[in-house]
Amino acid sequence: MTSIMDNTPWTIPVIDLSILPSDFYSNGTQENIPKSLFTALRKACEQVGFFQIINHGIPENLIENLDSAARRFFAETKEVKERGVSSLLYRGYVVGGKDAVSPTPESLIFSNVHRSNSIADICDKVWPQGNPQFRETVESYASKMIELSNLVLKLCLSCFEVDLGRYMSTFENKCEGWLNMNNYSPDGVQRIYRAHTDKSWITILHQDTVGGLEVLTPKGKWAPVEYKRGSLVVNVGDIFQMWSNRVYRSSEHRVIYGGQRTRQSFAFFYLFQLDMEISVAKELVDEKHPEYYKPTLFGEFEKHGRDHGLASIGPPKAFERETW
Ligand SMILES: O=C(O)CCC(=O)C(=O)O
Ligand SMILES: [Fe+2]
Repeated sequence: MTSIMDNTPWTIPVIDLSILPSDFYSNGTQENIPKSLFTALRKACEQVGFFQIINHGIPENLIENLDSAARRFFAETKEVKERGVSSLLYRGYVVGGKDAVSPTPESLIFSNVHRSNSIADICDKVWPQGNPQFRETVESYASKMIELSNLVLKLCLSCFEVDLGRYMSTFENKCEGWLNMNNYSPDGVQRIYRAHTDKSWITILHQDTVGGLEVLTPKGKWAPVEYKRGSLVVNVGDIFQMWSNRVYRSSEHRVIYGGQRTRQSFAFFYLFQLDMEISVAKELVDEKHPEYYKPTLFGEFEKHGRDHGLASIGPPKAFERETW
């Protein structure tokens, strides 16, 4: 049986994907899906921009293998890890510093995972002698994440009366995925890492049993996104907030960490290629709901983020229409 729990507003809703007919992705059939699923999903995306998914089809042993691979990488010497440093910002091995200005302390970032050799390139730099097991595990997780992102996006779009086919073909052809493997190691100090919103359509996050992720609720309270076995956390990012004309909410979130055990998380950001335009869905604009954002190239949006140290919370003011 399916559970769609939509309890109090600050319990992050759990959406059971086993409820979807097997052909949901290929032909978007919605008839056999209880309306309550779309109601719970839309409410989650509108109010807090976070939900959890279960029965998502990512094999448990793949997550375990990725977890072990990441632990082995982060346990390597500084010298080995630093072979993965990139001249490009927010790619490869990145150390966020201990001043908590970064959203994460230590990360290995694979950009554009499905259209380039970014995974193989980083692996070859870190392990010139090769590490096929690590590479294959990351590649396999990334390719499953692309499929899952498309499915979840389709589901989130199905809450609106929009041309699903048109939007989905854009996602399939014009999105790219970034995989950040994040590591939090104990050093005796409790830190609150930088609160931020994600620049994605959606982000799919796996956090381990340590927990520590928090989301800012519309009432201005930090609420924990608790670890739930077998689940993945999905959050709405800035692009989705813009496309939906602010119906969906890209929420501020952060991690509090100061435990005894190492914490790991895997964040998969599904976002646009640089030459794609983010524009408000025409179907969501009318007299009562005028277009809130200017059409914006994702490249400009990304550059704005880089120039401002990724400091903006939500889409920056620069991309709002002057009339607002
Ligand atoms: O480590 C986490 O749980 C969250 C990381 C995060 O929010 C991010 O990488 O954008
Ligand atoms: Fe984030």
